[in-house]
Amino acid sequence: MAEGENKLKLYSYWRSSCSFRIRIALNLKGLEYQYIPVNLLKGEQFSPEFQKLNPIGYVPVLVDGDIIISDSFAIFMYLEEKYPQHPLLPSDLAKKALNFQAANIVSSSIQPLQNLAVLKYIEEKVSPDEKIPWTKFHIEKGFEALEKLLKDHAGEYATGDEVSMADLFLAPQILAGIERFNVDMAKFPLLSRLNEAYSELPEFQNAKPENQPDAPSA
Ligand SMILES: N[C@@H](CCC(=O)N[C@@H](CS)C(=O)NCC(=O)O)C(=O)O
Repeated sequence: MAEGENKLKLYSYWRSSCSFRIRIALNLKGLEYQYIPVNLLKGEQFSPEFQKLNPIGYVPVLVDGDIIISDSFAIFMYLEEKYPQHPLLPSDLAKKALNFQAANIVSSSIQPLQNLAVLKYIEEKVSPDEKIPWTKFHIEKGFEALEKLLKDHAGEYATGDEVSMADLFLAPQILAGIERFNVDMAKFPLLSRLNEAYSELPEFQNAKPENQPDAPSA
């Protein structure tokens, strides 16, 4: 096998919060991977080659040998089982369920409402001025729920003193809220504190949008 052929491949876009989750997981687990950029603004997600990997045309996609997985939740679960080093799910069942719940608030109840396709639809069919208020409303609704959900469980990180799944989903969403959608984080003290904790971790920092090879300033 030629060098690099057995490396994991991650199809990603620098600004994609869903890809960011998986970049953090790969970094924490110490897994090297080949970064394959998919330019969402140029519509590369709609190319027949990419749609063969993920028929719905979203990043991230992970390729591990013959195995192709898309959807960050599924990729996360796959990585956790196949590469158990640095576990990212607590063994305690209630805490594990809390991680699933927090991750799903981000991945099912916030991010889909700010996805590129949705924003484009609002811009074209409703009004360009509605894009930010729409997104902000849904992010803040989700953040309010997350503050309530996590307040009695958080330690240094979202569900205790270890970094776990919930943190991998929260970090990119908080950053997007701050940097792209003008969310006023003063209303979310717990999430603000977590965001500071994430800024201390190199595995999170290296996974940030601006540190990706396809970032405009890279
Ligand atoms: N549930 C999927 C959602 C994936 C998703 O929405 N990806 C976005 C980037 S974060 C995307 O590829 N958008 C392209 C588009 O809207 O055309 C996941 O968690 O991976």
